[in-house]
Amino acid sequence: MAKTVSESSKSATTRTPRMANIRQLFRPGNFASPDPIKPKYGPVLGLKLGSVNTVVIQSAVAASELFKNHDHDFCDRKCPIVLTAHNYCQGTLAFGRYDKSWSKFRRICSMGLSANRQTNEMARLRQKCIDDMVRYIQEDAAAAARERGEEGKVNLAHFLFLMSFNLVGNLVLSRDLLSSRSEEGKQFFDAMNEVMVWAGKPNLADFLPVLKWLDPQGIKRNMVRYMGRAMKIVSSFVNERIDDLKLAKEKTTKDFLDTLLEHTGEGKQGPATISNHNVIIIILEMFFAGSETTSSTIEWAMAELLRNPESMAKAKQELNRVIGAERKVDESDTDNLPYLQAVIKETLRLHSALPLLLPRNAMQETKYMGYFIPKGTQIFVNAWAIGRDPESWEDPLAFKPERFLGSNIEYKEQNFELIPFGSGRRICVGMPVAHKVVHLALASLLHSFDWELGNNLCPETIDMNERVGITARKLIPVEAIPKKRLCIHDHA
Ligand code: HEM
Repeated sequence: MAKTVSESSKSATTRTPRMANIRQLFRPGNFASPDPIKPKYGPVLGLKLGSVNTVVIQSAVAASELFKNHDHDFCDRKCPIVLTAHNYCQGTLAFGRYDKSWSKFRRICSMGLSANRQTNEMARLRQKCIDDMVRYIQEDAAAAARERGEEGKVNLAHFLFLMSFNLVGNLVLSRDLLSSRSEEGKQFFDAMNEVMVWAGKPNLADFLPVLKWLDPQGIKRNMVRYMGRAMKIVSSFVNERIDDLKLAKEKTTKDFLDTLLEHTGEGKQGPATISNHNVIIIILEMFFAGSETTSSTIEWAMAELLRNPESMAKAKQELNRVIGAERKVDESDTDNLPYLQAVIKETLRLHSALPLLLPRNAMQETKYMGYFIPKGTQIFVNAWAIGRDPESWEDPLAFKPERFLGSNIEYKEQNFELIPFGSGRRICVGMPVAHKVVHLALASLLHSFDWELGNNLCPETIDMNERVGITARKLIPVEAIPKKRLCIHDHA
């Protein structure tokens, strides 16, 4: 059972004397190792990363103080150097400064991802992408067994990523980028994969600006190359759509791209329309922000369930009880699956896709929890450590979905011990979509197949290490054998 923020605030206060003195740490020449994930330093940690003043928030109480009382002071962001490639920083929402343009893009994105499209149409797209994934898994397992004489093991991470990528493609561009045999779709996928790899590499130049022009690790050079490729392809999609709009081709539903192109301004709120460059950046960002975060969350959930057969059995029993063996899962079923919901919360508690959220930037000198925070300080909220903090969670490292049964802790509310999507003004704009996809995809994987680990593997041997990158993906992808459950109708 989770302790409440007010319960833990007492013990947090007793930890204050151990808190590092941020002002002292910020003395010139002070350089702390870039390893901020050490709860032993207390709820607020001050560091100097190269020349950059840095604060790491490490407890639910400190996060609550930040989001409730200082969200505005800390809601700015600094664009990392790698994202200056092709002027990405000029159109980004996720790394954009907190200004009028950001507010405008944020409103348009929330609209484009939810309200602007018929709810049924969005649900149909999610179902389609997940049904496709189940079918591909089935086909791949059968091919592995037939052609390679293997047990029919599949690389789940691969199929989850394809599904999430295709889902974003359908939501924003109405394109099935990967199931079609489109060469362009494949090229885009490959380029975006590289963009994510290079964006996730720690860049010395962000901490020592003197290195900015040298680009000693070649990070920006590579980003320019791959981002250029991805932008060229998205630009051709956008131009095609502009031509369609000019020809007034009939369309029954609007997608995210239509919302961007048809935006006609909001009075004093900046320019009337969104430039083509910005349209391309926003589209890229949806792939960037929405695909790997979603797929890696589902992969961690599967890894935890494979490692914890009792939890797997409980989740399957619930699916059998609520849905039965005669039909596949429908999105509306997920409201009636409390154990599945608890599995997902427990997964997000232990495996935040963005362990330090996205860094914020102090807009002005601020007094926070008795400390002086200089303007321009970067602020990390360590959702990973908060999710594992013994001050907030009993037996914090154990995977126990039961802790959420009968509890009212939600990641969509103001429960700062569970903040995998962040909170406040910069909370994940894709959370409503992600929430639905993660539940439906996990339920479908569990209900469509019985999963086995195969010869020579047992739950205890599943590797749970994380890979360093933009998201905390599993270092070794989950591989398992999907045994099709005979009585469930095919995912056509
Ligand atoms: C399980 C899946 C996901 C997780 C765990 C996740 C997590 C996050 C987190 C932690 C942040 C930073 C919040 C903060 O700094 O307070 C964020 C921001 C963002 N997310 Fe997500 N996200 C997910 C899926 C998505 C999806 C599906 C989309 C869009 C299609 C998306 C788009 C964005 C954008 C654009 C931002 C930047 C928001 C801003 O700065 O205003 N995310 N996400």
